[in-house]
Amino acid sequence: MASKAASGNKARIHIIYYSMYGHVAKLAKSVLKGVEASGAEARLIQVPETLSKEVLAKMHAPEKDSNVPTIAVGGGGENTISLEDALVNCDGILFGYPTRFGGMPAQVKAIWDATGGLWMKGALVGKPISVFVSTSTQGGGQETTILTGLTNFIHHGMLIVPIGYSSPLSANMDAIHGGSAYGAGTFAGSDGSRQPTELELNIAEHQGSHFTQIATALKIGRAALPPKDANPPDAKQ
Ligand SMILES: Cc1cc2nc3c(=O)[nH]c(=O)nc-3n(C[C@H](O)[C@H](O)[C@H](O)COP(=O)(O)O)c2cc1C
Repeated sequence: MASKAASGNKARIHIIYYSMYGHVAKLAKSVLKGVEASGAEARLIQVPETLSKEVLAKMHAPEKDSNVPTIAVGGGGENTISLEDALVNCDGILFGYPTRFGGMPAQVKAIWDATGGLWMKGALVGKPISVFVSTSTQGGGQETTILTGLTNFIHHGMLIVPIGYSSPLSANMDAIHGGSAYGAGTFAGSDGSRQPTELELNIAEHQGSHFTQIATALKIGRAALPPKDANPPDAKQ
């Protein structure tokens, strides 16, 4: 896997997210905390908006955080990062997005639909990826939103890293909470007024640190492998 990942054993993790009303953005900050606590270099990156200003105004969507760089598909601009830098030049990707009818938003799909060239080069083969989400309600599709996105990652040959039950937090039955074995999550409420709870933020932080440990182990393990052409298949015969 060709990547300009961080040097030494320190992994570079990209936390890429799309958030219309800020719930996923909040989860992303907790994920970041977990990544940094596990000794990796972390970077927050936003997915570009595809809806017009008029539509966004009708949806009462606030301005996005201009401090977080945005992926520029096929172009540059202030505080942008190329698609290749965002997806390839890291040791792992934590991807966050709100549900749209139980699946990923078109804004996020547009990113994956722009990766044909990277797919042809196998640029993402073996790269670990993990997903966190937001829905309005319980039963609004947290698991389906993660599950239906997996086809993109599988076709790229990426390694899917769920949190499973690696933390007892996800199995908490005392409080209503988003997040599951599939990934961290929050419920925004049907009017968007519910904010991520401490428990949900803690699950997100756990996902960041759990993922980082796996991505770091992969980075160290790969560095220890002999060069690819050291043992050509013919040598065995
Ligand atoms: C077009 C559209 C479809 C949506 N579909 C669902 C859905 O299927 N289930 C659900 O619980 N919420 C649904 N929502 C609500 C969003 O998931 C919610 O606004 C989001 O989780 C808030 O996260 P954010 O603040 O990061 O944008 C939908 C919202 C929109 C605009």
